[in-house]
Amino acid sequence: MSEQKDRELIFVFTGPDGSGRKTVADSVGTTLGITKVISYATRRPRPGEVNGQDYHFITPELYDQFDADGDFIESVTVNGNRYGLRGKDIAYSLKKGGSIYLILNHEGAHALKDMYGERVVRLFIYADRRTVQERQAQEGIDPDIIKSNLDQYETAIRYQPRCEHAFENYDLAHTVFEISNTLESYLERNLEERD
Ligand SMILES: Nc1nc2c(ncn2[C@@H]2O[C@H](COP(=O)(O)OP(=O)(O)O)[C@@H](O)[C@H]2O)c(=O)[nH]1
Ligand SMILES: Nc1ncnc2c1ncn2[C@@H]1O[C@H](COP(=O)(O)OP(=O)(O)O)[C@@H](O)[C@H]1O
Repeated sequence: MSEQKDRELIFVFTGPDGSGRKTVADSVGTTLGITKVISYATRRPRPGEVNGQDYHFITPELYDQFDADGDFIESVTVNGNRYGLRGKDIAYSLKKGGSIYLILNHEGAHALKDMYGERVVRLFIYADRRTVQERQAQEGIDPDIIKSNLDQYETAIRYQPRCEHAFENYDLAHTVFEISNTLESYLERNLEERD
């Protein structure tokens, strides 16, 4: 049984901010019934964001406490806010059974690959610079944050060759369909290998 759990897959959605990673990931996750593992963040929730659904929104003090306790297996600072993944959340989700998905920047994707090896499948989601800029503006994200994210656009794009798969995201339904098909074949193969 524990052998089986050691083979659950970890799908990491990564790519430039505004490329549509969260939208695509949540749609694929719902379609395939896989569990999302959510990061802890010190930034304030944006309108419409839900605590425990988009992030665990916590105070910098609580973040420091988790950090001091060694809870984060990986953490980053982006635009002055801190984001981290608690190892026990990943372990718990995998233990419950079933594959999981996460949405991370390239540093997080790289860190998870280092930790979990072949079980990690990195899905790179991308759109051109202008499109990601327009999408972020439409979301009402602060112009300074958009500018800072755009400064990181090339860095984010350079991570594409390291990912197991890459998908452009213009027609949302098409992107979700393509990725769902790809992930389904991973999940089926994983099941067959267990038989
Ligand atoms: N490495 C890492 N990146 C994260 C984590 N949580 C979120 N991120 C990424 O850090 C960036 C945070 O910027 P933010 O503007 O808040 O992005 P958003 O939440 O995707 O709108 C995004 O690229 C996130 O995907 C995490 O735990 N680890
Ligand atoms: N294919 C698409 N076509 C048009 N808008 C999209 C598409 N994919 C995502 N969006 C929108 O773009 C914005 C950014 O998407 P989001 O999933 O938050 O991106 P990311 O997680 O990469 O920052 C959201 O408002 C989302 O609804």
